[in-house]
Amino acid sequence: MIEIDGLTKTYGDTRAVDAVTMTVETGTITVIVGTSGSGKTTLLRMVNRLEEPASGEVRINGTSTLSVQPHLLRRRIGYAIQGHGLFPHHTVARNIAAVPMLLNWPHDKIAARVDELLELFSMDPVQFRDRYPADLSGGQQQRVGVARALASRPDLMLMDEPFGALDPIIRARAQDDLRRIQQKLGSTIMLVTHDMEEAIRLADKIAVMDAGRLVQYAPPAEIITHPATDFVADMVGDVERPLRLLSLIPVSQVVVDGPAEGAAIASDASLRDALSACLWTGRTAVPVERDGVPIGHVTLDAIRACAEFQP
Ligand SMILES: Nc1ncnc2c1ncn2[C@@H]1O[C@H](COP(=O)(O)OP(=O)(O)OP(=O)(O)O)[C@@H](O)[C@H]1O
Repeated sequence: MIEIDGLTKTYGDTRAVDAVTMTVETGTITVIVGTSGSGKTTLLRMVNRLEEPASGEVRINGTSTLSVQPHLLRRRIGYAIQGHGLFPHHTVARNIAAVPMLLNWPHDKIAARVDELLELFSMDPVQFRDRYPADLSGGQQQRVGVARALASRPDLMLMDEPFGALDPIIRARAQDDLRRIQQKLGSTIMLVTHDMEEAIRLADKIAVMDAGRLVQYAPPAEIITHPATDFVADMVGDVERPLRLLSLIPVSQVVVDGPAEGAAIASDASLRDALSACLWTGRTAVPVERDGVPIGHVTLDAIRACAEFQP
C-alpha cells in the first residue's frame, strides 16, 4: 500500500502540488490525470524522491520514503517515461537487465527474466534480445522501456506519459498489454497522463489534479457518472473518440477464411481492437477465434476499407 500524506511542493509562489493525500492499494493501477501544469509529474516524482517535498510524506507498506536513501529507494521503484529513455548503445536484453544487473542478480536469473518479459510483451526473445533500440519500431521501443521498468519486480512502478509518443491506435493496444501484464504480475502502478480516455481505460482509480490540488479520487465509473467539480466534468466530456466508427463494427463482419500469425482476437471484438492488434504487432492480418476456436482472419486492408467507406 502506498500512502501519500499531505504532500506539498512549492516553487517560489507556485504551489505545484498542494497538500495531496491519497492511498494506492497494492496490485492496482492508479492514473493521475489533469491538464498541463496541474502538478501530476511533480507528484509522481516526489514518490521516488526525484523531487523532495516541502512538506508531507509518502509511506510504502508503512515505511516512510524519507527513511530510505533515494538511490536505494529508486531501485525498488520502477520508472518509465515518455520516449522510453533506452540506452542506445546497449542491446534490448542489456537495457531490460539494467536494474537486475545493478542488484547483482546471477546471470542465468537475469537472462530468464529478460526472456520472460520479452515474451510477455509479445516479442520473440530469439529475434529481439540482441537488437539495438534503433532497430526497433516506436511501439517496440516503448514496450522494452516498460519491460525494463518491470524487470526487478519493483514494489511500485511509476509511469509518466509512457504512451504519449505513440499514435492513438497503437496506444490503445499498449494500454491493453500493460493492463494484462499488470494483472499477471500483480504490480502496483501509478501512471500520469493528460488523456482522460487513457485514464478510463487503465485505471482502477483515477486521481484528477487541478492547479496542484487533488479534486477527485475515485474509480472511473464514479468519475464519469458523478464528477466532483465542473473541471472534472469538462475533462470527462473532452474524451475523444477518433475511432468511434471502427469501435462499433464487430470483427465477425469482415472475417475471411484462412489462418494468420500471432495471438487471435475474439470475433465479437471491434475493428478498432483488430486495427490496434495489427499496428502494434506490425502484421497485416490478425487471426480471429470464436469461443477459442479459430474461424479465420481479418486483414488490415479490410479494416481500412471499413473505415473509409463508412459515411
Ligand atoms: N523545476 C521547477 N521550477 C519551477 N517551477 C516548476 C518546476 N517544475 C515544475 N514547476 C511548475 O510546477 C507546476 C506543476 O508542474 P508539473 O510538471 O508537475 O505539471 P504537470 O501536470 O505534470 O504538467 P505537464 O502535463 O505539462 O507535464 C507548473 O506550474 C510548473 O510550471
